[in-house]
Amino acid sequence: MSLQDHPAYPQEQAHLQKTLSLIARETGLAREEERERREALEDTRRRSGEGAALMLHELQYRMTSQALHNLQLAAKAPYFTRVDFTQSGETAPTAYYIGKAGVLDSRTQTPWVIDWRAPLANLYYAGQLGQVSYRAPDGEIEGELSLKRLMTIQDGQLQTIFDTDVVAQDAYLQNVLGQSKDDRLKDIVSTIQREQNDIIRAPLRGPVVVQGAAGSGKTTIALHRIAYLLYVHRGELAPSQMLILAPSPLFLDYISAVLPELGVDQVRQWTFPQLCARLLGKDMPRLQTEDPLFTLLDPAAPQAQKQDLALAARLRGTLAFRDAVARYLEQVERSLPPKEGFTLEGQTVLSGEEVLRLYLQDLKPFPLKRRMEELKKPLRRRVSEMLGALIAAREERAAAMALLLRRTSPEDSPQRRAAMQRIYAQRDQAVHALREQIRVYPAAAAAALTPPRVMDAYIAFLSGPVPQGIDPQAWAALSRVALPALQAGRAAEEDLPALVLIRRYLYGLHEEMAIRHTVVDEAQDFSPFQFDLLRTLAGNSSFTLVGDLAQGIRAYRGTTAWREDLSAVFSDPAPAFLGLTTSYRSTVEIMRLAGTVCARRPYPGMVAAQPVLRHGEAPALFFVKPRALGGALAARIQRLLDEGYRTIAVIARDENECRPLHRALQKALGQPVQRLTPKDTHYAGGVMVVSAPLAKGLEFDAVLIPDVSAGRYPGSDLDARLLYVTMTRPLHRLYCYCTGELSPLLKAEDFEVEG
Ligand SMILES: Nc1ncnc2c1ncn2[C@@H]1O[C@H](COP(=O)(O)OP(=O)(O)OP(=O)(O)O)[C@@H](O)[C@H]1O
Repeated sequence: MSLQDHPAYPQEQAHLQKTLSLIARETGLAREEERERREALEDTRRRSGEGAALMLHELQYRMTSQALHNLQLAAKAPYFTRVDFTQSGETAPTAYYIGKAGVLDSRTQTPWVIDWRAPLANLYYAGQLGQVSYRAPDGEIEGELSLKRLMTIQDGQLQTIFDTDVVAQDAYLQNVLGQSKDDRLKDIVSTIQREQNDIIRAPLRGPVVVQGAAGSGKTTIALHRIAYLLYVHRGELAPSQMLILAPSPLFLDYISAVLPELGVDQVRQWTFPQLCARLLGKDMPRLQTEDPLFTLLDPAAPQAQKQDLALAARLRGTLAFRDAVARYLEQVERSLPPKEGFTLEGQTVLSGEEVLRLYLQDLKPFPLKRRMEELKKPLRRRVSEMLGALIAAREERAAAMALLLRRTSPEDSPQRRAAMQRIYAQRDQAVHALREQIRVYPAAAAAALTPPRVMDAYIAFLSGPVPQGIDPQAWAALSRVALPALQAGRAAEEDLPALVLIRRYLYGLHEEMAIRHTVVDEAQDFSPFQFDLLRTLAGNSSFTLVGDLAQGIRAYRGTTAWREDLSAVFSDPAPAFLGLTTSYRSTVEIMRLAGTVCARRPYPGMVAAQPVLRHGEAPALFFVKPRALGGALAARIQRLLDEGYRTIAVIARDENECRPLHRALQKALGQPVQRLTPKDTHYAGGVMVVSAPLAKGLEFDAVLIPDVSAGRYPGSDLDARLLYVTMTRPLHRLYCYCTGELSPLLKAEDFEVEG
């Protein structure tokens, strides 16, 4: 049915016009208010500079400019749905329009458009037509939902009207999913599904852990949850108190449009090393460029080296390792204060007992460097108390010498006067030297308490004996893997949690941050030690952790079982473990093949992903000669471009495979092709060559896997995880090429074989 043929078209068109005029009027008012707030803020800045008044004006200004921004967004697409709801006890339905941002009619103080995060919007997300209820601040509201009308509005123009029941809603979702992909992840407010809605609206307190299939919307949901939490706890939570951790700068760029689309700015978004760089300041080491994963992926790397790498990586992520580092730090702490205390000229300034009490008890909450600074205070006080007596002693000594001189040379003479002058000059010098000694004494004495440098402490720890509770074999592997690199000034990402812990204990963190909620994407790559560190830094357990064990290509260092690994870190409150099994990204045909690969190397407790019903071309397999690979890929890419697909990725197994492939492809295609590397910070879509570890989290219209031979994917767990990640990246098309014998993870009958 065309838009104009919909019986409600005139009514909805009129409502839209009314809404747009209202938004225009509210925008004018908001602009005026923003100007006033800005002037007030500038005025406060000029006059007082800082303090509570400034903070208040900053907050007010931020809120008004946010409101203005939301109205500007609303002017393009004020709402996406209308629901008609008759509350129990009422006779006629009320129509509610729901949009990405709420719009208030300021003259009547009534909501004109309901924000998608408001309780009432649950009617749309959770409710079928018929008897429904939603939870409002003052209790459960029941009633009848008689209409759910989806509307697409672009640049203020009504494009489609769609009255939905369950079937129609599925059709609408499929239509959205079937569209071609550009270079950014998008918001999904109009199609959030019930199981996703439950996660978005989970309470702020306590960790929420989501095991979600590839393409089930984990990243998207986590971002919507941030927007939801900021809305529900507005006035209490600021965007800058939210932290998102994601696997790479490229990925952060890829997701960067979602929050601003939802009207949210200024959320901290970093990779784990970027976070650590802020915490460690100048103690942030240079990171090894060689990712251990690449060695683990390299079929030519010696088995013993791989085993060492995996053992060393896993050990550094355990809570036992954290405990060993903590015990070592306590040992450093105990070794620093001098047992004999501090003395000056044979007199006690602070006794050994006093030093221990101050250092190990009273000052315990502070990092060691701060304790050293604090200890200077009693030292300064004591020595200045001692100063008078010490000066008096020097004066007495001078007086005694003068007396002796007078007695021994009773006659005044030039010699005696000179000798007397020397005595008093020496006295003055001694007093002066004493004053100087007293001045520098506290710093000089406390210097004995200087903590070791962060990296030195870590190296000393790793060079020590096997700590209690640590597997000696893993400890030996760690010495072999990490020590030479650290001594050469290079650390691995796996060393960072320990370094942060050490810096915190010895010096305090370079940057303290108040984090009220932390989101970790690709959480399966994080180790228990990393989670524990994040919890300790935030000082709370408000976390959203989303990940997929089937994509655990860093299982050698990360999480392998959500419940076991996370229950040891978060206990009060215990984590809520939730699941997302429906996959929205890829077609049924692609997900079926990816699922087959995954099942050939299942992980414990594996749950198969369920694709949303969207069909497409079956994935294809081509056997080609290595020499012909570049040409075959280029021809396929050209066809895909001609078909109108915009993001096409050739996903290789690792960086080593990417290099020659990229050259061959450019040559065959006769035009430049992007090569994404771990250093890239900008994601631009288009045609690209990328490694599977880097492509994790991203999605493309079409994916070409350059070589699914047994040589590339011999069939280990890691191979299966990697191939699964690769196969679950495309929305529409998947093409596999094989230059030799097929990987045992695949069988020819999984495909409709061509060529
Ligand atoms: N409810 C939904 N409505 C429309 N699109 C959706 C919905 N949920 C997810 N999607 C789409 O599915 C795709 C996958 O989402 P996303 O990248 O967030 O999934 P993921 O679980 O993080 O994936 P992966 O783990 O494979 O990286 C995106 O294109 C997203 O827009």
